[in-house]
Amino acid sequence: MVTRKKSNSKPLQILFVASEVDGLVKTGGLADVAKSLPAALKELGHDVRVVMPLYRRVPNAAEAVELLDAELVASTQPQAVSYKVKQLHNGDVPVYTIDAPEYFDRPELYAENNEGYRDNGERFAFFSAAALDMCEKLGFQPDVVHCNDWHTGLVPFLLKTRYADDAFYANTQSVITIHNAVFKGTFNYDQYSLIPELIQKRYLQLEEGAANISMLKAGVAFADKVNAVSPNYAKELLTELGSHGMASDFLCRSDVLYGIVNGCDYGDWSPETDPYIKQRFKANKVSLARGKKACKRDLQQQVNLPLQDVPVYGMVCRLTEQKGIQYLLPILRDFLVNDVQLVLVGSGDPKLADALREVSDDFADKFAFIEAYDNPLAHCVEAGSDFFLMPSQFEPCGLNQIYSLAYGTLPIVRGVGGLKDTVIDYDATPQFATGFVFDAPTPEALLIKMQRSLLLYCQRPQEFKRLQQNAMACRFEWKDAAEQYLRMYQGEEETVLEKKQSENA
Ligand SMILES: Nc1ncnc2c1ncn2[C@@H]1O[C@H](COP(=O)(O)OP(=O)(O)O[C@H]2O[C@H](CO)[C@@H](O)[C@H](O)[C@H]2O)[C@@H](O)[C@H]1O
Repeated sequence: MVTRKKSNSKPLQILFVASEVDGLVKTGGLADVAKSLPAALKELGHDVRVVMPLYRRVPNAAEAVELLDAELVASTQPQAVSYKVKQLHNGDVPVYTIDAPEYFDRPELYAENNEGYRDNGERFAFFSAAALDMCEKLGFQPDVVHCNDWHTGLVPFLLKTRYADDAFYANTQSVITIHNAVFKGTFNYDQYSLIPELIQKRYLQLEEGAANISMLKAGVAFADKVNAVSPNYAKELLTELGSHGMASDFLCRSDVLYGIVNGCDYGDWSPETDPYIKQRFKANKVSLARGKKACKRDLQQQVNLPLQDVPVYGMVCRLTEQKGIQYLLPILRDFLVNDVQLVLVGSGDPKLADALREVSDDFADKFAFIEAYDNPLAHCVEAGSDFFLMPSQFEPCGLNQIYSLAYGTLPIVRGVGGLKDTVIDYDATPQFATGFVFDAPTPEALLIKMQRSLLLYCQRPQEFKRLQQNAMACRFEWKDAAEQYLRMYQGEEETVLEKKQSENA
């Protein structure tokens, strides 16, 4: 058992640095966290401010209050880069937006037509440097700078180099949260002209090949603390198989590597209050049965499937290999032979979209593929489906399975990353089960679990309803996650290796 020092209760000043924030702009799960975690930390009495780029897609930008008109100076650049800091609010949390039109006034955040902007390295190197430059000029002295994924990986590096002897940051610690280590933010040296510290001295451990630097590696190597968005993903990051080629980077930091499961924003994702769904419902059996029935009909109507009383399987995701579409496609036609319907809402890789469209053309009365990013429809899929598919190749935490649990929609997931931490398998632990978990990364393993779920639905309806009750009783409160983050900031949380040791003791 590891003994920890007690926290002092002084409110912390926290700068939360993220490339997207739900409520302002979102492309994936990182944005959900960047909205909810700062709000939960603030609710616990801390002074939290978020900083993100001012993209063209940010609504209400015209209402933002200008706080600063500044210049970022780099000795290697002939000219300084001008930027403004404009303040918005996301709920109660102040959001500093970095307004630098040459970098961020574009139609999309990172990519157009599935192709990343060529200067993404320079854009986010600038963003990282500006986030720290801004604090000094605004006089906001953070105790914690909390970074997220590769876009912000240079922040910890700059704190340990450019700002190493700067009294302003003398008591500032940096944290980097890993939402997805498959994206390493690897760019050629020529994109780092704003960060001369990276060029004047060679950091071999940050290189990917002799010509490139990975911003994620910089974050992992230089942050005071590193955490993954679930304990199981943190453990996977220490292995060759689960670390996306970064095992040695994470092993080097295992003394400060933590795993904290994401929460669920029940203000947005609750069947009792959801404004997007046809009929709101509670966990009690009568309300659940009525609500599910109405929501299922509504979903069928919206996606053009026959209004039939059959089990509905839902899936909402970015179309990428990560989400396991490659396990679903080979068995989809076989599964659709059953009396079932499947709704998949997703956008991304055009090849995966073409393959899904082909199946939906052939099974138009059973499989609806909606190629879109559609938040209201995502809510209707959660509410109107009986089962939710997440057969991910890897999954740092996953949010949709947590949303599914809240709506009594049983998740069928692969036992990786946070999926393993959040779903209890029916076959392994029937009494406490909340869904289905399979291990092998194969279409067959997925098909077996989908067929198991179908049998449960058709042959043991009371048992199915019991599992729905188990699922809806699960709570993943952001308040609990925020308390864990605070313990991590304050050195009171167990690292992932210490936890493993305690469990084995
Ligand atoms: N087509 C679509 N239409 C509408 N909404 C859509 C959508 N596609 C995705 N979404 C929404 O985007 C979010 C996706 O969150 P996830 O956590 O499942 O995945 P993501 O891989 O983006 O996040 C990464 O970061 C998060 C946060 O830490 C980790 O949970 C995760 O494992 C990691 O891969 C959900 O809110 C979902 O509803």
